Amino acid sequence: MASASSRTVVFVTGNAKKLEEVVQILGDRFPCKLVAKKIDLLEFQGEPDEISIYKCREAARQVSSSTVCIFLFFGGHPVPYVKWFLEKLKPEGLYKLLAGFEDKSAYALCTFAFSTGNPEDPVQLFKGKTLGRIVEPRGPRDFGWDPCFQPDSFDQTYAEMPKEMKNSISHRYQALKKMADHFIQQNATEKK
Ligand SMILES: O=P(O)(O)OP(=O)(O)OP(=O)(O)OC[C@H]1O[C@@H](n2cnc3c(O)ncnc32)[C@H](O)[C@@H]1O
Ligand SMILES: [Mg+2]
Repeated sequence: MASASSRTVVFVTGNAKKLEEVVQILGDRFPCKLVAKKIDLLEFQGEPDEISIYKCREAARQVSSSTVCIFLFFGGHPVPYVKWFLEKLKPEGLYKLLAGFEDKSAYALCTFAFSTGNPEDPVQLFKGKTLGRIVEPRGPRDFGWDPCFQPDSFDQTYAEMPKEMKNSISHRYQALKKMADHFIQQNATEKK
């Protein structure tokens, strides 16, 4: 098997904003070559871990290479369809959906699912979670539900924050840190 530093990992996403954040967060910290690829994978119902593993296996089958897929779940329950809710309802609609609920607490969850490309190997999951609440949308509209997610202990929504601030506390940052640490450690072990 190639050493981690010479390995190419395919990052499966069709979302340019996710990719932008991943590149900003990782900087030169990630010891593998990351190549982005857009694959339209069907959405499955289930718990976040199940969905991540299933979609990662499917993506790995299609690209037949080491694969990282990321998926995001939103709110107290996994919402694999949040993308379509957002397209139809916009951030305002997402906020209004919760109008009848006093409790507006939510969390943003990012899961990176990694497959070595060998169907016999288990899919590894690296997860990051940021607690917060759903607020009336504030800030720029260029990335999904950022305008209506306000992380706990902050008075700005993700959208209002400078990008570096979101990238230093976000669900994506926390998941990526775990994934990068894993590969760095693996690299160090292989070098011994
Ligand atoms: O190809 P993939 O990676 O699946 O990209 P996608 O755009 O389809 O993304 P998801 O399936 O994860 O759908 C989640 C929705 O949440 C949005 N989203 C994901 N990460 C976000 C973040 O950090 N802040 C705001 N919105 C986000 C994204 O734009 C989608 O509308
Ligand atoms: Mg998607």
